[in-house]
Amino acid sequence: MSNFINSLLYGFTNILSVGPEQPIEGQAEQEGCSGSNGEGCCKNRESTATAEQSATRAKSGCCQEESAGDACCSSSSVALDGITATTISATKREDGCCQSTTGKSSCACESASNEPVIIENLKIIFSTLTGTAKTMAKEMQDKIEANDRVTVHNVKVMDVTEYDNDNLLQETAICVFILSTYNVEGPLDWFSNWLHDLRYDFRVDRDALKKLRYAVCGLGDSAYGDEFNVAANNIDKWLGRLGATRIYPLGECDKNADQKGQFDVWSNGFVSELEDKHSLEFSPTNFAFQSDDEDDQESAGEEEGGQPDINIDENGSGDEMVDLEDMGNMASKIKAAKAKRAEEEEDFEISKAKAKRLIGTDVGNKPKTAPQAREMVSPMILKNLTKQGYKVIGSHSGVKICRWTKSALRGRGFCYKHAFYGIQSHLCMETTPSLACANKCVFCWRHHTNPVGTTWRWKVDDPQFILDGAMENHYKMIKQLKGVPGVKAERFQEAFTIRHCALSLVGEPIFYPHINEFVTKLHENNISSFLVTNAQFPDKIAEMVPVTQLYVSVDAATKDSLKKIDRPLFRDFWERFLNCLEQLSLKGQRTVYRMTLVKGHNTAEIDGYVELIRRGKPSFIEVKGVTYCGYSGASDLTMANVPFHVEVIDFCRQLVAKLDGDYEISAEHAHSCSLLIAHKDFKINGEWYTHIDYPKFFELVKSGKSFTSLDYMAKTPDWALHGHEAAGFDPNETRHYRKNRKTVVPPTIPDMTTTA
Ligand SMILES: Cc1cc2nc3c(=O)[nH]c(=O)nc-3n(C[C@H](O)[C@H](O)[C@H](O)COP(=O)(O)O)c2cc1C
Ligand code: SF4
Repeated sequence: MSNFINSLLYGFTNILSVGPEQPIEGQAEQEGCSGSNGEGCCKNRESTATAEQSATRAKSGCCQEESAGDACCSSSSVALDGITATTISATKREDGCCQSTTGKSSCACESASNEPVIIENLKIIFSTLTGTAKTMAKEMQDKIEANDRVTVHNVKVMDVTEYDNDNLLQETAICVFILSTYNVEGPLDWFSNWLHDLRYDFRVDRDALKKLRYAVCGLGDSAYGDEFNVAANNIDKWLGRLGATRIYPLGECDKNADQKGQFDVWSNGFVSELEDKHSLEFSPTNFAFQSDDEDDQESAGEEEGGQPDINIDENGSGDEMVDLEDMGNMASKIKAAKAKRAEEEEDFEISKAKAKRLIGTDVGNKPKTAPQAREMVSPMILKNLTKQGYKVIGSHSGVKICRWTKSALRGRGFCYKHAFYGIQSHLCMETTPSLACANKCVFCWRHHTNPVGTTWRWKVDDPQFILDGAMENHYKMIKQLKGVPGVKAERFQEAFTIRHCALSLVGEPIFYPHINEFVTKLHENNISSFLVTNAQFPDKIAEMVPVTQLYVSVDAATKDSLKKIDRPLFRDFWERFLNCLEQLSLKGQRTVYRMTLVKGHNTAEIDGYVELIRRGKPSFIEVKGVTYCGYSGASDLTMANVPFHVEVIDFCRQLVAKLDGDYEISAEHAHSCSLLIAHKDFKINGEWYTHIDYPKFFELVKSGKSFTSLDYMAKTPDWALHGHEAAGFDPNETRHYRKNRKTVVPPTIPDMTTTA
C-alpha cells in the first residue's frame, strides 16, 4: 500500500474528525480495506473508532462506517482514481463500496486486486422484429469479450424464440435480456406468456427462479405512451418476483430519443458491474416476495388467495398483539399497508390488462370488462403506409397502384401475369383486406409498417365497404396518372373498369374474417380474384370459396430456412405450412406455388421443393428472382442475393427434372426474372393453355356447380412461351429501356441451350 493512500486516508479521517489518529492497519494493505489481520479494517476500526463511530464489514469486504455517511467512499475513490480529494466525489453503493462519479471502476477494495472476475456462462437473449435488439445483443457480446477485467468463458447470443423456457428454472448462466416491446403479437409473447403464468400460478414456488441472475434492457418507443417498454418492464418485474437476482437495473431505451446512446450507457454500466464479483452474488434482498419492490411483500399472498403477512380486516385492524404505546405507530403502518395493497392491486390489474393486450390471452381470475377491439392500423402505421403510396381503407385494408399499371397505361408492357395468364395490368387492382399478417418475411418487412398477429383482434370492416373504398381509391390514383407523359387515352379509359383483383399487396388477405364474402362480391362484379396466402392458416384455405387462382407463397423448402426467410410468428409454423399445402391439393380450382428465389438463402433446396410440390400438387409454380429495393436494417439482403434470369431458368430446369415428367417450364417473363412451370394437364396436343377464360370462370361460379381448373383455361400466346425470342414481352407493346442502364454480365450456366 502506498504512502500516498495512507496519507490520504489519514488526512481524510482527520478532516472528518471521526477516524483513528493513526493509519488503519487493515486498510494499509495492498488488498484495500480488508486487512491481513482477519477482520481487517472493520475490526481495526471498531477498536480504534469512538463508540459512535463503529464500522461494520460490508458484503464487499469493505469497511463501512456507520456514522460517517459517505466519508469512506470519498477517500477510497480518491485513492482509486488517483486524483485529489477535492476534485472527485463518490457515493456509497448498496454493497458499501464506493462508486466514483467519474464513471471509472468503483471500489478501492476491488480495484486494488488485478485478478479478473471469472464467469462461466453468460447468455444474451434478445427478442426482435426489426433487428435492433439483435444488433445490440451482438455489440454487447463483443464488449464483454473485449473486457480484460472479466473473463467469461462462454458468451452466447440467442433469440428468445430459440430459448427453451423450462431451462430458466435451472439456468446457471447469467442471463441478459434485450427485449423490444410490440403492442401487437411478436416473438416475445410466448416467453412473456409463460413467465406471466409462472408468476401468477399459486402452485409455483415464489423463489422458483432463485438460481437465475439476470438483467433486462428494454427497447421501445416513448411515442407509445404508457406502453413504453411494457414488455421489458413486466419481464424484469416477474423475474425478480420469482426469486431471480437482478444484477443490474432495468434499462429502457427509447427509439424516440437516442436509443443507441442509451443502450451504450446501459451496457457499459452492466459490463462494469460484472467486474465486481460481489454484485454477481445471489442476493436474498431480491428474493421473491421481497423482490423488486417492497409493495409486493404484502400483496403476494393475496393474489393467489394465500395469507398476507399481516392480516388486516375491513376496519383496518391487524390481528397481531400490539403494545398500547405502539398503537399510534401501528395504526399508521396499517394505513400505509392498506394503501400499498390498494396500489398493488391496481398495479396488478394494469399489468393484467397490459399483459392481456400483449399476449392476446386472458390472465388472472378477475377479468374486467372485455377490451374494445382496436384499430389494426395505428396512426404511426398509417403515416408510414401513406408515405409508401398505400391508400388505407377503413381500419385494416389497403390499395396501391403498382408500377406495371403505369407502364400498361403508356403502352410499355404488362407484368408477368399478362404473359402467364392474360391479365392486362391497367385493368388490375392490387389490394388487401388485411394489412396484417403472421410473418415478417425478409423481403417484405423492410418498412416495419404492417402489423402482425396470429389471431384477428381488430375491428372488422364490412366487405362491401372495403370493395367500394378500394375501387374508389384505385380510380382516384388512375386519374392522377392522366398527366403522365405517354399515357394512351384508350388505355386510360379502359382502366376505369377493373377486371382483375390481385389480393396480394402486403399482409394476409385470408386473415380477413369475411374474405369469402369479399371474393364473392368481386366475382359478382366480373372481377377475377388472384389470392395469395402465406400458408399459415390451413383452416382458412379449406373454407375458401373458389377463387380464380389461389396462390401460396413457398419461400423455402425446409423448416429452418422457412423460419429464417418468413420469420413466422406461429411456433408450429412448419406444420401449418405443410397442412396448407395439403389443403391446396384438395381445391378444385387453379392453384399456384409462388416461389421467390433469394440467392444464398433458398436456391439450393431442390429436393425439399420437390417434396413440397408432390404434397400440394399445384397447377402451376411461379418462380421469380427476388427484387432488390434497398432493404433496411430489418433484412440483410443485398444485390448479391438477387439471381440473374439465367440462374432462375437453371433452377427451374433442375426442379422440373426431378418432378417425374409431371411438370414443364411453360412461359416466361424475362423482364421480371419470372418463369412459369405448369402441370402437363395444361398442355393439350402439345400446346400450352396457361391463360384463363375469365368470362367462362364467372359463368362457372354463377352456375353454383362444382368445376375444375381445366374448365376455364385458355391458350397461351406464342410470345409468352419459354424459349420464344420475345421472352414474355407482348410484341404489341413498345419496349422502353432506362437511360444509363448498367449492363451486368450474367454468369454462364453450363448447358443452357436446351430447355426443359
Ligand atoms: C408495430 C409496432 C408496435 C410497437 N409497439 C410498441 C409498444 O407498444 N411500446 C413500445 O415501447 N415500443 C413499441 N414499438 C417500438 C419498438 O419496440 C422499437 O422500435 C424497438 O426499437 C424495435 O426493436 P427491434 O428492432 O429489435 O424490433 C413498436 C413498433 C412497431 C413497429
Ligand atoms: S407474408 Fe406477405 S405481407 Fe406478410 S411479410 Fe411476407 S411478403 Fe410481407
